[in-house]
Amino acid sequence: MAYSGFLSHPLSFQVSGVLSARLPVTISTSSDRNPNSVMAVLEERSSKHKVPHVLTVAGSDSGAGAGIQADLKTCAALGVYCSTVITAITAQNTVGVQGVHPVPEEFVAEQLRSVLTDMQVDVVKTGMLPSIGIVKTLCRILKEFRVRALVVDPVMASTSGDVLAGPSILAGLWKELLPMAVIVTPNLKEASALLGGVQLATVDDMRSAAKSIHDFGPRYVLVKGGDLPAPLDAVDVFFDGENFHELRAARIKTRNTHGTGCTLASCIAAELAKGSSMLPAVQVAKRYVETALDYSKDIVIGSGPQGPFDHLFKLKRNVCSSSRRGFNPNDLLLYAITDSRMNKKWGRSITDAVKAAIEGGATIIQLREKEAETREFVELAKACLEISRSHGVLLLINDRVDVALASDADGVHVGQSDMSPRIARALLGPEKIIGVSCKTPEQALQAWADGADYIGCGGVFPTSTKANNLTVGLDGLKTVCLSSKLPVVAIGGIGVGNAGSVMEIGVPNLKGIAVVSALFDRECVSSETKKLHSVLMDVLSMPK
Ligand SMILES: Cc1ncc(COP(=O)(O)OP(=O)(O)O)c(N)n1
Ligand SMILES: Cc1nc(C(=O)O)sc1CCOP(=O)(O)O
Ligand SMILES: [Mg+2]
Repeated sequence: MAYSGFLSHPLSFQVSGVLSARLPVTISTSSDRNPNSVMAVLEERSSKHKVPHVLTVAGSDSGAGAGIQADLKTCAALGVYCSTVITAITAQNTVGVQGVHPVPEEFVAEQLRSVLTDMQVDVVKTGMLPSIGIVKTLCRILKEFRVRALVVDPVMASTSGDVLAGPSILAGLWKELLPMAVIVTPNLKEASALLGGVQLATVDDMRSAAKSIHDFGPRYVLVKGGDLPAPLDAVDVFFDGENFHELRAARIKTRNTHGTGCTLASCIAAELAKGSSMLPAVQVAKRYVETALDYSKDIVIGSGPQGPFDHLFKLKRNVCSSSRRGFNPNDLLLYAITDSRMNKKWGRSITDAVKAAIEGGATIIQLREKEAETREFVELAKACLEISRSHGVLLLINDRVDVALASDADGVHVGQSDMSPRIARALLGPEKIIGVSCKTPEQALQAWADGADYIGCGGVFPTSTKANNLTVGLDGLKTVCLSSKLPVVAIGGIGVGNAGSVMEIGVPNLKGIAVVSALFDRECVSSETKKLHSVLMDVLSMPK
């Protein structure tokens, strides 16, 4: 690890902090199969995944923009486990801080011991430490457990200016906490307080402050310049004891900046926990905060002057939630799949083709644009989603999980040689729809195990739309349907003339037909869709 100078070897941490405190054991050889032995526990752990772990020691913010809540969200966003020791409960919102209720020192100590005796913490990050007693308690326990790295955000006041920790904690920071820290991350006001009230108004002042704070003992110092006079870029000064780095970023105009300090520090801690060295960790943290602020600049939470931002880049997806809906297997009834070559041949845009198919009765759309460049595909997907959502019709992307993510489409359809549905699911999350092409019962079983929402089965009949496509026939379709619990849509060579015979094979999980040329290699998409829709309606109305 590049944050040298910090305290101990990971194994000594494991033995002193984790095992000796919990297990009444003696050191034994690896052949000892006693499941409680040190070696057995260590062996079992090494065969599992040790996840990076940050312990945050900070205050709770009821408005959830800062403090413990910001730390949890940041670590979750960065793929790091976060445990929490709460030092104070604050009643807080976007207007300000209405109340502070410090947690008794002994109970802070109890929380610290609970976590540190049981869990393998990589990095401890501190935020609001409301009393000198809590600072001292923390330092004492950290020394006992010898954690690998300590990130100190010397929180004194909230974004609204309300005091969260008074000057009485300064002696504890100077003498005990900062000497143990791998990095300390004050803003201008906090840096000034740490230095006894000196004025800090320029980047040169920040450099001098970083140097003076470094003398208290932390390995690195980051003085944050977000409060510099407005026309200047947001400049942070990073000092490693020898060299300065100025980290610049454009200012983002937004009221939603509550919790940026906590987030930056917990992001640094998370990156260190993953094994990063210090300067890259700070750079990632700055980029993370900037990107989150930019993404969240227009969101509205609370009525006060300082709103929270979105650490997980998800909240805006639900702003127009009325036009979104979940998947229903009956959506597969008339599945229209676009083809840019065909639409070009007939002189229409893909958006017009999608509009016409939906007008004609298509119940779900797939954009299958094999020749589109990525940027063009994302823009096309966004335009088509506006149309499909305004009609309550779901729209999926063929093959391209990146395009589905970027456009926030309703899901993807993947084939046997595309990205695995399991990976697609991990990337897209639980609410998106994933369809998988299957020609055999084995593939259908795998699709179910991989968490697919439906199966596309074909080619039922020969087709010239997809080159070298193996035909499975109606029997192959029936075999796949019977082998799976998933809803199935039939594909390949299907049109007005044979759609009835497909739907009549008599299996309940065959929910519809997917078509390309029967809709899009025709002069009028909407009337062809209507014809096919009426064939399907006739089949559905027949007695079973
Ligand atoms: C509904 C539906 N079923 C099957 C396919 C074919 O997918 P795949 O095998 O990946 O082939 P390409 O479409 O990518 O050529 C599909 N697209 N949709
Ligand atoms: C895209 C696709 N996949 C198939 C499969 O068998 O998985 S057949 C096919 C093409 C379907 O086009 P048309 O409706 O014009 O026959
Ligand atoms: Mg494919």
